[in-house]
Amino acid sequence: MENFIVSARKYRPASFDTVIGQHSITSTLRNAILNKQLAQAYLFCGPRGVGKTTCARIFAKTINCMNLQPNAEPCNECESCKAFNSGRSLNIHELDAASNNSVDDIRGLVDQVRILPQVGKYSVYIIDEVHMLSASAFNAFLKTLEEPPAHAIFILATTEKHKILPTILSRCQIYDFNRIKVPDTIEHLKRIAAKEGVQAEEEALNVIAQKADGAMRDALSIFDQVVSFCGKDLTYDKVIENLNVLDYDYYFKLTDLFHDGKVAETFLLFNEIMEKGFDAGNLVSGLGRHFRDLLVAKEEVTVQLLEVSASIKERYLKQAKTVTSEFIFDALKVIEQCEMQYKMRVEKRLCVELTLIKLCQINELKKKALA
Ligand SMILES: Nc1ncnc2c1ncn2[C@@H]1O[C@H](COP(=O)(O)OP(=O)(O)OP(=O)(O)O)[C@@H](O)[C@H]1O
Ligand SMILES: [Zn+2]
Repeated sequence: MENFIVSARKYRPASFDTVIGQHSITSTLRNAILNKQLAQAYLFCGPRGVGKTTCARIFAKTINCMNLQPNAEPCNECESCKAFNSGRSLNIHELDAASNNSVDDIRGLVDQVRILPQVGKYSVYIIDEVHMLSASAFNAFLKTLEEPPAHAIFILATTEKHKILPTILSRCQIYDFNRIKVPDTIEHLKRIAAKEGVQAEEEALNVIAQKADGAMRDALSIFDQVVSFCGKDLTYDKVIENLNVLDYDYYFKLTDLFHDGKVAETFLLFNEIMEKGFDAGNLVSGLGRHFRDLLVAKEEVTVQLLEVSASIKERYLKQAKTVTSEFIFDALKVIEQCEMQYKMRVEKRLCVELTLIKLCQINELKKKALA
């Protein structure tokens, strides 16, 4: 049987132009390479799974490529590139500071830095999760960072920039990576689905992208998970079932019921949702997101912020026309109160039910206040 390689590894970009959603970073790095203006230390910051390590590896490969392309991309064919692509290159050293954070670990690295690379021009040292280094390890490293030998380049990566000492920050060129936008994630998943022979509904991929919340690695792992559950036919229904995501339809229906003040029907629908095994707390945060999206859908200038598929967007635009902004604000207030109390409450279900009643009362109370 063929070994299964997880998609996040299988589809790790091998060149700058296949990195999604980090265009300003990849083009700056390429320009630096073209203009031969390499810094000796870089700091890549940003959320997890957005391409920091990937870009660090591409950068290391590119500056060692023996046949650099005119657009500052690696050739991916020379000996050096091949060694990089198969993980055999001696010009790249990766240290995961999360699990190797002692002074000894750093000393080992510092000793290595002095050695000239046997092949290629540069030795690149990638230190992942650099904020995890102990204070003494940081200090041991600082000297090397101050006066690195000409052949050494450091790429430090972190998800927590605020934990990096100013002495380190001031010695690095800093790049802030973005979370990846939902539509970009969907496009990427589409291409991968096609390569894997998976038929996927756009709505299904949208659910995956939403769940990944800007991290491409998460998007790819969730994709693998749902493919192993649903097979090669990814429908919206199967994906929401597998990921335990509540169908948008429920949020739209509940909002209509709140607006019409229909308490009994709201309770029945809530009961149906609970019987599906859905978490009441998640329903409340889902409602919060829904009303936020409705608010966004109300204004022409903000509509583009909606990260949903075209058909769902239509529904948002339609529902947004049926409610006032004031109704949305009031609903958001009620939901926020519930979220604050929810964790502390023992009777969680009751807490949510009372919230649903309050949501159903918004319009009635308004009418009374006006009368
Ligand atoms: N911008 C991106 N474009 C395409 N694929 C990406 C991107 N970011 C991440 N990936 C996918 O996710 C995997 C993991 O990404 P990577 O290790 O570069 O993330 P990271 O930002 O370094 O995360 P961490 O901080 O958790 O180490 C890659 O192998 C790749 O498949
Ligand atoms: Zn090459």
